[in-house]
Amino acid sequence: MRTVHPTPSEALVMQDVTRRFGTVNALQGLSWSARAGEVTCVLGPNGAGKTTSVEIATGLQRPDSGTVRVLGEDPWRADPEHRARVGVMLQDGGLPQSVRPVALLRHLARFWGRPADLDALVARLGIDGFAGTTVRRLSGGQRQRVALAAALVGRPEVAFLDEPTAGLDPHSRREVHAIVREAAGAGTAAVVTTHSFDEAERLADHVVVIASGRVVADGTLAEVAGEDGLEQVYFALTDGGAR
Ligand SMILES: Nc1ncnc2c1ncn2[C@@H]1O[C@H](COP(=O)(O)OP(=O)(O)OP(=O)(O)O)[C@@H](O)[C@H]1O
Repeated sequence: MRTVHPTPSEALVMQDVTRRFGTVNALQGLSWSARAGEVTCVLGPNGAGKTTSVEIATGLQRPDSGTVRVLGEDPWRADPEHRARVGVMLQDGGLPQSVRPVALLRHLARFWGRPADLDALVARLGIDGFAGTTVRRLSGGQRQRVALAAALVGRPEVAFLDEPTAGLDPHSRREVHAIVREAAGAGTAAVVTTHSFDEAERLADHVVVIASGRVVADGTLAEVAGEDGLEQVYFALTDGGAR
């Protein structure tokens, strides 16, 4: 196996990663990286392997082969100290159902030495508007905002945000974009999966396009979008990809 030496700014490095589920080759030699202080937007058709990549990068799944380093460590073997440096927002949320959102976030904030300003985060994401409602009874978009706050409350060095704005109303979406950009401005490597070209164009310093478990484009937004624009390039690269 090749040795991987991430540069200091490379918060995530995946090299030649494969993952198979039965007969499905979800990842087929996937290689990409994400740097500190940047928003990396990961695009790709349904089933391309985005969530599988994020789950591998956060230590929830083990790759069949290849190398993964997050903040220089193998996430599958990482200790709690490493995990505290990484924020994760998964598509299913994974939030406890019977608690109220602000109580949950206060509880989570206590795990970190230097948490974000929780009151400000709660206000910006409009969570104070449904503070008295248990997670179980929240709308999908409300739950998503709580999951985003949970991912960022510890001011992580790397944040994996799996479709953080899917289904959000325009105001919430705009606020989420501002919060993600600020996190990157403060040095976080923000990895955002999305199906929105508009979102990638607003947010991304760096764009990775995955199709059928492989990277088909990787570069700055300007490099990937070129003169044709991100949407056109995306369709040209992914037509016939997994859905
Ligand atoms: N636990 C699993 N068991 C079987 N197949 C799986 C499992 N997890 C993922 N897959 C398959 O692996 C492939 C990649 O799935 P993945 O969820 O990573 O795609 P994605 O790019 O995140 O898609 P979406 O845009 O729909 O979220 C798909 O074909 C999916 O059906």
